[in-house]
Amino acid sequence: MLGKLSGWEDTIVALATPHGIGAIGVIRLSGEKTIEIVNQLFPSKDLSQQKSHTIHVGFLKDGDKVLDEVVISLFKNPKSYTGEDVIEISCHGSPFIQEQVIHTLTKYGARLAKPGEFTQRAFLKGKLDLTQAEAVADLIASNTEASQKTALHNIRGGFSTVLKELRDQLISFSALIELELDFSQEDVEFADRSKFYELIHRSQKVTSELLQSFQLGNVIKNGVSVAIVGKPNAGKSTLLNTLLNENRAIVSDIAGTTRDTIEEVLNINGILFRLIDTAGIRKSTDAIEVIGVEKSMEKMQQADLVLYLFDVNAESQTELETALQQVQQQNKNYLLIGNKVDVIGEEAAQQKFSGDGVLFIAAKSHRHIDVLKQRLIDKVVQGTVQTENTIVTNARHYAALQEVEKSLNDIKGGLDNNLPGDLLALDIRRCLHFLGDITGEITNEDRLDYIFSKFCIGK
Ligand SMILES: Nc1nc2c(c(=O)[nH]1)N(C=O)[C@@H](CNc1ccc(C(=O)N[C@@H](CCC(=O)O)C(=O)O)cc1)CN2
Ligand SMILES: Nc1nc2c(ncn2[C@@H]2O[C@H](COP(=O)(O)OP(=O)(O)OP(=O)(O)O)[C@@H](O)[C@H]2O)c(=O)[nH]1
Ligand SMILES: [K+]
Ligand SMILES: [Mg+2]
Repeated sequence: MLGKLSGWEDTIVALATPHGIGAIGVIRLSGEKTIEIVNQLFPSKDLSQQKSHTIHVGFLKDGDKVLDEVVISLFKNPKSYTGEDVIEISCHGSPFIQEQVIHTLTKYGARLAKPGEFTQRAFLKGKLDLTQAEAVADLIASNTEASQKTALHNIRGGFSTVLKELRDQLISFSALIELELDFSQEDVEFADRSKFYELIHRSQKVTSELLQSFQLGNVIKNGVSVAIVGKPNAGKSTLLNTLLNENRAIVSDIAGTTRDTIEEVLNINGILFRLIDTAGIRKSTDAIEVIGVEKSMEKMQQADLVLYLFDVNAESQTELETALQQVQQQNKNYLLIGNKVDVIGEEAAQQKFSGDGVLFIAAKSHRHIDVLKQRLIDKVVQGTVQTENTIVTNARHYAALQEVEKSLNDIKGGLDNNLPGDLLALDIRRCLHFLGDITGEITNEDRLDYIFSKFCIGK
């Protein structure tokens, strides 16, 4: 498999730190010729004679021309990120110097790395499995504590451990079944069917928990889009500003103030909510407002969650119910929020809209905004965010787990119906295949290229 991957034997180089001016820029190399290449630019020491995990200060030179004064960190195979010889050159943070150093390294035999190629090599050398490598990309992309935690959990092998346990148990069992097949004339049963039944049952439970965690995983990784919709002057823009603690949107007592949608991100307890303030929904003759209303409807359809906001003073219960039917038609997760309770008072509001499951607030004076935030969290997370448990955040893993679940169901059905060992063995192999697919034990080159191409260069 390794031989087919193009250029895996090359020595690769890339800038590991962001482009642009910084205090220091780190250039990373990995591959067989790493030390040989850098040695030619580093006259002060013979790096091949230095121990792994040592650092060396000196001038980097291309012939007589001094390029920079640098710090070199040496990682000798297999004790490096990629498992190959790795050198990191910390040079001065000028983009010009960095380009020049990289260019010189390519002149001496290194090639520019493709996106994710360092991590791909770590995977190919067995330093990381596929879920761990994918978690590296997730960690780089993480923007909340919750997404950081899940990614770190998976880099440490949290997800792989769960899958490996399942896989190992299934493998040992399938070995017994296959053994039975060799003795098929003699009608022996090496594999204890009731123990197997238990194993399948346990595996089904683990798989279904993992599958269920995907919804939360999605929330953690991608955030939740929340459309704030309602009639003009309900106080939608006021609510956006209050939630953000910032005067982001224009508020006025003129109905139809908001024309275009406004999107802002709010972090509540580590979950990112993408709040979308929309134009108040009404029939209008104003061409621009009509477009705004169409956009509101579109945003409502696209959102994960709809906040239907209404003015408790202006709206009648019948009006509310009509509006509510429209929201329910969208088949969306929604929250009903009665605003401006400061005017008629909370009790009167409760009486007016009793039994409608409304949360009453006063956006302008921040009343019950904390309750609203908690409701938002409750809507998307059942219970607390338990990032200590394994949470599936990756659609590829989810799809494979669905196949695992299907094959487990088939195995169980097979056991129930006393299916012969050879047929059972087929289902077990299918199950093992999809488990191995997730961690990368079974995969193909194109898939790997695709997965790693999503990384940034230098990673
Ligand atoms: N300078 C630097 N910082 C970095 C990285 C890096 O590659 N270089 N990392 C890149 O993502 C992350 C840290 N991850 C790393 C994981 C493994 C190894 C490594 O050398 N592992 C060897 C040696 C372990 C040891 O000696 O204790 C190994 O696993 O064999 C290095 C970094 C973040 N910070
Ligand atoms: N008394 C009271 N007034 C509020 C409250 N929230 C908003 N308002 C007022 O209601 C009016 C309309 O507020 P906006 O936030 O512009 O309403 P909107 O829903 O965004 O309106 P459009 O963008 O026109 O659809 C403003 O005068 C606000 O000050 C509240 O909790 N109590
Ligand atoms: K308004
Ligand atoms: Mg508005």
